[in-house]
Amino acid sequence: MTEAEAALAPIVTARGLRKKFGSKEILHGLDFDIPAGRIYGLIGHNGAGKTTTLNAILGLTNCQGTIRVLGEDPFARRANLMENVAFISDVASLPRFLRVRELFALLSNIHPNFSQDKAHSFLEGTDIRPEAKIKQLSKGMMAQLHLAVVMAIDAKLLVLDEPTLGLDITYRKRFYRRLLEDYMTEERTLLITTHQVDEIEFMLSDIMFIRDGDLILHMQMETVNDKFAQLVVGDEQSAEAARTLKPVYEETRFGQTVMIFDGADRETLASLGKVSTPTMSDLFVALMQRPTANPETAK
Ligand SMILES: Nc1ncnc2c1ncn2[C@@H]1O[C@H](COP(=O)(O)OP(=O)(O)OP(=O)(O)O)[C@@H](O)[C@H]1O
Repeated sequence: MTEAEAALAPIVTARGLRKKFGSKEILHGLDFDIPAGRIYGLIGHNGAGKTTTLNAILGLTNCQGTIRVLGEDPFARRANLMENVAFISDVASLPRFLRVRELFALLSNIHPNFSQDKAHSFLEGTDIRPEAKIKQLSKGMMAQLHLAVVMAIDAKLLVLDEPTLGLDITYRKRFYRRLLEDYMTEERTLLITTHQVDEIEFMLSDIMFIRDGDLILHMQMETVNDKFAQLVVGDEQSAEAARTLKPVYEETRFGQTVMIFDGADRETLASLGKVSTPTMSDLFVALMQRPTANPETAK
């Protein structure tokens, strides 16, 4: 592959990705590409297969089918790939017996792309002092430290598995803002899993919904806005008329009927009630009930 081809190649490619634990199949043949420079949200219920998918990308688990990260097989070439891939998991732990400064020194010895200077600069504006012992940091400070560590790695792909689990809303917001402002560039790609999709949708460029080991939606956020619409109607007559347009989901909220449509004409909907783009969590709830959201476009 030439350098120009490599620049255009997807960062992650999966074809027919399957994972079995014993006789139980957890991933049922996922096909997707993650291009460079994008911010991907991988969303699914507990046990849907998010962490298993990330583990396959990180080379932590061996799967059937094909998976390539930066053109390489992550399971076979894990050590090599980790120079260009950084990772925060919900269970990842930092060595508690070290001071922050010692952690940075250690990392600069073991990771070729880690910059101590950058890590220190990311701590500015936080309450974390370089002399602090890691075991004495609060959960929120620990998450900030973790973020400082990964942002100080010059990686092409950053994978975050529930990075803000257990943090309060202020920390969570600060965490994502920091990530977006200080880390993202066109050369970097971000893959995030979370249950709190509403908190990250502002920064996503693409979304993948996974349900019971199948990708049921894989789309750019702009396409989501074009394709899906939410309609709120206040009277039963309009609701009846709207039902003929085949909503994919319907519920009653505070006495009003809320429906979600896939591919319906917005002008027609607007004649029946208030139309908007559904939030990602509303869309998630709606699509989790259907067989598949877009089998033909889920790549
Ligand atoms: N090592 C393992 N051995 C057996 N089963 C496993 C193993 N790891 C995961 N599983 C099963 O695979 C399924 C998917 O798990 P996974 O951790 O990928 O889900 P998840 O979408 O990340 O869930 P959560 O949101 O709860 O973290 C679950 O049913 C889980 O019990």
